[in-house]
Amino acid sequence: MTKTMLRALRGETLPTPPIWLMRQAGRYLPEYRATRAEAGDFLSLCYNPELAAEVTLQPIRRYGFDAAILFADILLLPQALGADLWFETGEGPRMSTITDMAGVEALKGKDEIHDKLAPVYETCRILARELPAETTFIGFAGMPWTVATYMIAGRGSKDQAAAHKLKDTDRAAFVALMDRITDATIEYLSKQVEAGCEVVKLFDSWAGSLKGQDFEDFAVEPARKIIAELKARHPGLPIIAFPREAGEGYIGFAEKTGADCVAIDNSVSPEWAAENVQKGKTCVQGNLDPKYMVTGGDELVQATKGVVEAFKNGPHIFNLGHGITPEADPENVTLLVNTIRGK
Ligand SMILES: Cc1c2[nH]c(c1CCC(=O)O)Cc1[nH]c(c(CCC(=O)O)c1C)Cc1[nH]c(c(CCC(=O)O)c1C)Cc1[nH]c(c(C)c1CCC(=O)O)C2
Repeated sequence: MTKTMLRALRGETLPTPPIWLMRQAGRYLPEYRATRAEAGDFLSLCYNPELAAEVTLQPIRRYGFDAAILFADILLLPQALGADLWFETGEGPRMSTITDMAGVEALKGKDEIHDKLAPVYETCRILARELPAETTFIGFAGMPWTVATYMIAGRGSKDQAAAHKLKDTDRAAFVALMDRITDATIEYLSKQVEAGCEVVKLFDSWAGSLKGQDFEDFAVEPARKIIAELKARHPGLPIIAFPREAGEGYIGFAEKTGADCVAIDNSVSPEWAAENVQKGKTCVQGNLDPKYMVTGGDELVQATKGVVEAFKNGPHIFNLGHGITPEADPENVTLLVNTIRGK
């Protein structure tokens, strides 16, 4: 029996959609908090293959999700390229900043990243062995624009102003940085696949701030390049792209990039996405608002049924529109899974 998640990715419309959630291994789970404490901190957890595999497995044991996502972070790749990375408690990631061509040229080459990332590949190998036979194993990376926004600003920001400024004032340095990240991402994901990942997901969390031609050049084109090269190296590899908050940019994104599935955020309605993106044939993933994982109750049940109903006439993987938050109640995730599976 082929895994349900892989069937949806190949374009099958299933009576019950496969389910997994972004950030399904995370702070809302007491067992995650315990393992993170054992590791010491978040980055130590990412680089500890046994414990990273353990937290990947925790939500699978608890909820029986159809897919597991490698426990790591999109910022490990820039760290392997030479950036300093740390996490400020209660605030988020901090990095050294890249402001000009000299900064780009000081980065390591795409073939020099693997020593630092070796523990991540080891996590993949452990999971490929230990995951249940019916669970699909997803690897991932950040997309170049999103990764570049952190490398340029040294932190997350609402409007990605620093990255837009470099793009608009020092085009050569910006493009060189995008190219470096693109090339390294291909090598990184390729190694994840060699180590046992069956699907890869490309996170472009800040794609929504790229408008017009910028969206084509810096969201669509890098996705197309990464997907083409990965598929050339690993024929048949299913790929999920997540150009978050792309809005109208979701239309035709799968066709333009070669992605097998487009993940949809919750700023668009499932009905709109079904009509304009899924169109009865393109696999889509999403898009319940993560707030329901905090609030629960009948509203959660009704909204979940609404998402399943909207996407029922084409290939669909159930997910949230963005990551589950630390405030989510684990019981609400049980309610979500039971609602979808009709229990
Ligand atoms: C932008 C981005 C990052 N990381 C990621 C993105 C893209 C997706 C998105 O838009 O959320 C992707 C990511 N981060 C993490 C995963 C693991 C797999 C999963 O469960 O989805 C994945 C796929 C673990 C994590 N990455 C992070 C945590 C929380 C760290 C902790 O345990 O304290 C986890 C579980 C930390 C992180 N990492 C990042 C930020 C901004 C933060 C801080 C915000 C926060 O604290 O939630 C960068």
